[in-house]
Amino acid sequence: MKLVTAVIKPFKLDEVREALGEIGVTGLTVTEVKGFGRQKGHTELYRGAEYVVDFLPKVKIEAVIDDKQVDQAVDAIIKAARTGKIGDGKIFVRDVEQVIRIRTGETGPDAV
Ligand SMILES: Nc1ncnc2c1ncn2[C@@H]1O[C@H](COP(=O)(O)OP(=O)(O)OP(=O)(O)O)[C@@H](O)[C@H]1O
Repeated sequence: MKLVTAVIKPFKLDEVREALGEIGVTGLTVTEVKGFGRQKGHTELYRGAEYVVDFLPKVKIEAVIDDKQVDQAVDAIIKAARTGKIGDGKIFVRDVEQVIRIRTGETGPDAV
């Protein structure tokens, strides 16, 4: 299992959630965050306006995904979140050792 973390433009959240739902991703954690990438946050077009701030609002999506589906999930996020403009975001993929569903005690991919 992998933890797929995507930092995206906030207005792309619904599209990304839909795209992940379509490939069968059943759980997500979403957090409102702020950050910067190579542009160092100095200027970025956000909803048509040029921002001159240090940290720009982003949405962080975290999904633990079965190894077999990771490539598909990453592709789905890229397709849904991409505008082609600076600040489209990044995707990080990490190993996950264990997942436990508290209600049933299921573990591993069954608990995802
Ligand atoms: N190396 C990093 N570590 C952690 N978070 C990062 C990193 N790079 C980017 N982020 C997060 O991702 C968000 C979006 O990054 P951004 O798209 O600006 O990256 P970029 O490499 O500058 O891409 P672009 O060239 O499209 O602007 C940032 O606001 C920040 O929250």
